[in-house]
Amino acid sequence: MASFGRRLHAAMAARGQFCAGIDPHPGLLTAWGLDDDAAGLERFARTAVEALGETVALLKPQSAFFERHGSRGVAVLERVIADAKAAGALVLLDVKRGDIGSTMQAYADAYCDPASPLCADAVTVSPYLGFESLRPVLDTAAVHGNGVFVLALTSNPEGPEVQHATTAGGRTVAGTMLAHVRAANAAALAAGDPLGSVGVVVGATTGATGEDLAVGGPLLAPGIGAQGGTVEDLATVFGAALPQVVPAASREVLGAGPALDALRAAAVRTIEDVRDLLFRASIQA
Ligand SMILES: O=C(O)c1cc(=O)[nH]c(=O)n1[C@@H]1O[C@H](COP(=O)(O)O)[C@@H](O)[C@H]1O
Repeated sequence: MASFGRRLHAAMAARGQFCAGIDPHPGLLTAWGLDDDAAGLERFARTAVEALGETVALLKPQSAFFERHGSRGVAVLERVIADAKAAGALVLLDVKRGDIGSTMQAYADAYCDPASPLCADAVTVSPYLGFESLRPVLDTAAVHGNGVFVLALTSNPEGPEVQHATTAGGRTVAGTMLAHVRAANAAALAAGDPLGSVGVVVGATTGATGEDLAVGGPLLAPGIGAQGGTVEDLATVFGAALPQVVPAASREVLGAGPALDALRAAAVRTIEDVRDLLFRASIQA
């Protein structure tokens, strides 16, 4: 199987730079006329996949909203992963796991090994137990051609108290994580991959970061829409790194449902806005 970086690079070229989140909030289930139970969840999630799976490069189910329905919710998540892949989207499972290395191996088995029904194309992880604690996930993902997205500068207002802190080496904590990811992608880039398979998360809401965002891998930028970030903000946050950015929105798109056309149109609008921004940025460069 081609590396995740290669597959995402091709998907971004074919479908545009956008990740649609599948976050079945209870309020959205109600707005769609569904019950807040496993049956409502299944209807919601399968509608989102049907509307978006053939359109967007990346679909990102948020595990928490499936887990809150117990084992039936997790079964729906397994189905969503399989259906989204079958529709031709790459799937980023948003679980933000982070633990000691020996436990991370179990998470790696769950999310990065195709033998598991919860294995997506990529998974989000938190490096705040130390970057090397992620090693089992990084290695297992690499063996199977999967990707990993490492939190660096998150979109929430509480992130800076940890991520902007300065380490003994003089870098910020986030800058340290970005440097680790850059190193993790070096071999793949040297071998000719157009994009590394280890990405980072940098919120669209962060403003100019002051960090070197050229990590060789994709830059997931959540926070568009409901959290106040805009496509235009991406130019300030990412500058020259814009071609590697995958902006992400969940409620902004899902709020247009449940009609399939309306959901698809909401995603296409953002894809076009991002394409337009990239075009303007390339002219200015
Ligand atoms: O890793 C993420 O996707 C993520 C990182 C981050 O810094 N901020 C952030 O909002 N997210 C996720 O992105 C989604 C944002 O949802 P909306 O605010 O509805 O677009 C949620 O599933 C969050 O958990």
